Amino acid sequence: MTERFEPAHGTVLAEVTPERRRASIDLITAIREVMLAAAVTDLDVDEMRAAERALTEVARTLGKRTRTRVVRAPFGGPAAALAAGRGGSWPLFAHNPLGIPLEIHLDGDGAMARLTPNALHEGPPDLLHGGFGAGLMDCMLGVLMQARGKRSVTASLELRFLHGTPLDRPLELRSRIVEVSGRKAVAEGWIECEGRRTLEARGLFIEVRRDGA
Ligand SMILES: CC(C)(COP(=O)(O)OP(=O)(O)OC[C@H]1O[C@@H](n2cnc3c(N)ncnc32)[C@H](O)[C@@H]1OP(=O)(O)O)[C@@H](O)C(=O)NCCC(=O)NCCSC(=O)Cc1ccccc1
Repeated sequence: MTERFEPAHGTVLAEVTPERRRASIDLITAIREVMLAAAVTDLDVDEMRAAERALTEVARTLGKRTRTRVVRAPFGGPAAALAAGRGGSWPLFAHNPLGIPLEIHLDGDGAMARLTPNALHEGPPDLLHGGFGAGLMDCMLGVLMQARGKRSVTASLELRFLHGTPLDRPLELRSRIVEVSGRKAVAEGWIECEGRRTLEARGLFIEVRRDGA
């Protein structure tokens, strides 16, 4: 089966009013706060039960009218942000609480983002989960590819976990394109904590064929 990467369902950001966008971003930010607080709360059982009832009610209210998909950013968004010269800044997962939100700064050849992971991102004790690290790298490399204005997808992603990546400390995430050949492009990325690289990634991206052949 050939993947078309053309959305069949859902709404793109451009179809949503600025007021709704702002409200959605604020709601998702509040939900992330709830996720963290719920994961680390040390309240008594009665208080946790009361919070659970309140949250179930919130879910019922929000679920009264729903979309089929999370409001999605256009594929060409990062390229447009770079071209518009707004410091080439592109937000990821502003409308999806499951994603780790990143503000990715693009300069054409490379990308950079900062993140302080918290208790929700734990894998081994006190360290970033390897799968979250892989996801962050896929984002850093993938958005860089989008910024080229090409509809490319990850074909392979190789990771080297050099050291554990600590929680609660500021991280710098970086990526850059190292090779382009026809429909194929290779990008590298890494995570740094206080000047030390903890994780390196190398990804192959393939520009998807538009004819569906
Ligand atoms: C499109 C493609 C990757 C390739 O299919 P086709 O177009 O039919 O490929 P075709 O056979 O024409 O080969 C062309 C050339 O490429 C080579 N090559 C191909 N594959 C591989 C390989 N695995 N490994 C190594 N090489 C490979 C192949 O040998 C050939 O080389 P050649 O020219 O002979 O030297 C397809 O497998 C697919 O759709 N996979 C699913 C992708 C997907 O779902 N990704 C995850 C979601 S995206 C994401 O997360 C990113 C993101 C994050 C955040 C934000 C934004 C973005």
